Amino acid sequence: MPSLEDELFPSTPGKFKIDRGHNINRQFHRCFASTSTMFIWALFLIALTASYLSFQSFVDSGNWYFTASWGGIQWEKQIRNSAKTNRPGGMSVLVTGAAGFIGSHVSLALKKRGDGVVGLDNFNNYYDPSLKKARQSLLHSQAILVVEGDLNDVKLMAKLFDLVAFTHVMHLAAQAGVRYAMENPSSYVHNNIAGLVTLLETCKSANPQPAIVWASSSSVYGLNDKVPFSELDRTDQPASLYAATKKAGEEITHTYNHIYGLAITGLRFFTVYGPWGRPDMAYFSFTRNILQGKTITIYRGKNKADLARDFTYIDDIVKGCLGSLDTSGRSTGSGGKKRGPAPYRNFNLGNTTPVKVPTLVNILEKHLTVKAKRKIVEMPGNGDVPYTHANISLARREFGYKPTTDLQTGLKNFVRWYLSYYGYNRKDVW
Ligand SMILES: O=C(O)[C@H]1O[C@H](OP(=O)(O)OP(=O)(O)OC[C@H]2O[C@@H](n3ccc(=O)[nH]c3=O)[C@H](O)[C@@H]2O)[C@H](O)[C@@H](O)[C@H]1O
Repeated sequence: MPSLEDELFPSTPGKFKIDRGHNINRQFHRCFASTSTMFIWALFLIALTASYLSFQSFVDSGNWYFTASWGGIQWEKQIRNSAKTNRPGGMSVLVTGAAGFIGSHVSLALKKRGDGVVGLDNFNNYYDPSLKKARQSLLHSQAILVVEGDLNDVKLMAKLFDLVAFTHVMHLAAQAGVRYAMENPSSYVHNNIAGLVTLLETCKSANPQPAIVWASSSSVYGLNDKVPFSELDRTDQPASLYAATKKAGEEITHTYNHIYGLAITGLRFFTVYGPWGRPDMAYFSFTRNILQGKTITIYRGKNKADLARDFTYIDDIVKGCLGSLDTSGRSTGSGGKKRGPAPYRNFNLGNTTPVKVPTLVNILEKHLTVKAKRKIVEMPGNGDVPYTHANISLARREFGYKPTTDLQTGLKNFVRWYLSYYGYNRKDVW
C-alpha cells in the first residue's frame, strides 16, 4: 500500500531517492514547501483566468452595465428544459418580467397547462427585489427557469432565441407606476421604449418569428372622458410619462407588425391587483400602512370628487393573457423579412365595474379588521387620471374574456396572502 510520502513523491527512479529513515522530516518539509509553491501557482493561475473571463464578458457585452450572469452548458440545458412543452401543440413562451406580479402568475398558468416557459427579469429595485426573488423561487419549484438579465442586453436576447424556437413572447417587463415617472423618467425610456425595441428587433430577426403579446396600459386613455373606455376612443392625450411610453409602445409595435410581419397583441390592463402583487400600488401600500397604524393619503379629484378605478383581479387578467396568446395568430416573416400581413390587435382587460378609492379602503378595513387613519388631499398634478372604466366587449368577442372576481372577493384573497406572507405587523415591509 503506498504511504503518504509515496503519494506525495512519486518514485521516479533516479530523480531522487526517498530516505525512509532519519531524513523523513526533511523530506516532509520539502514536500510541504513544494506543495505550497504549487498552491500559490494554482491560485495565481485561477486569479489570472478569472480576470481574463471577466474582462472577456466586459468586452463581449459591449457595455459595463450588463455583466453576464448567464451562459454555460448547464445554463443552456436548463433553458431548453424549461422551454419544453408538455402537451400536444403546446407553446414555448418567453415571459419577460417573469418575476413580476403579472409575469409570475401567467408563467405558472402556462406551465400548469403544459406549455414551456422561460422567464426573464432584471430584478430591479423599484420595489423590494426580495419579493421578486420569492416569486422566482415559486416558479423554480414548478420547473420554470427565470433568467436574470436585462431586455436591453442584445446578446442575451439573441442567445435565448438561439437556444429555443419560441412560438410566443409574453412581454410583461416594464417600468411600472404612474407617479414614479416624475422621479425617474429615464427608467421609463430605458425599459418601456429601448427595451421594447430591443425585444422587437430580436423577434423580427428570429426564425421562426414568435407571436408577441405585451402589456400596454389603461393609462393610454389619459384625459379621455368618454366612458366606458373603448379601444376606438382617442389615446393621444396621455397624462403621465408612463402613459406616454405605453402609448409609444403601441405605435412602435404597430411599426414592427407593418414592416416585419410580427403578430402583435397589446393588452391594456386596468389597475391589476391580487396576491403576490406590487407593493407600490395603492391597495398594497394602504394595507401595509393600515396594519402599521400609519396614516394613508387618499387623493381626491376636482370638486371633491372621489377617484375611481376599474380594479381587475389577477386571475381574470391571467385568463385574458392566455386567451390572447391562444388567439394571437402567427407572425408571417422570417429572418427580418415580411411574407404577408400579420394580426395587430389591442384589447382592454378590465373589470367593467369602477370602484371609488375610499370604497377600496372600506373593504380593506373590513378584511383587516383595522380602522384606517385617512388623510384626504387634493390629487397632485402627477399624472393621475380621475377614473378608469373598461369596455371589454372586444376581448369578450375575440377570446371569451369575462372577469368574474369582484373587488370584495379579490381583496379578501389578497389580504389572506398578505398576512400569510408578511405576518400581521411586520415593520420591514417595503
Ligand atoms: O391601469 C393601469 O394601467 C395602471 O394601473 C396602476 O396605476 P393606478 O391605477 O394609478 O394604480 P394605483 O397606483 O394603485 O392607484 C390607484 C388609485 O389610488 C389612488 N392613490 C394612490 C396612492 C395613494 O397614496 N393614494 C391614492 O389615493 C390613485 O390616485 C388611484 O386613483 C398601476 O400602478 C400602473 O402601473 C398601471 O398599470
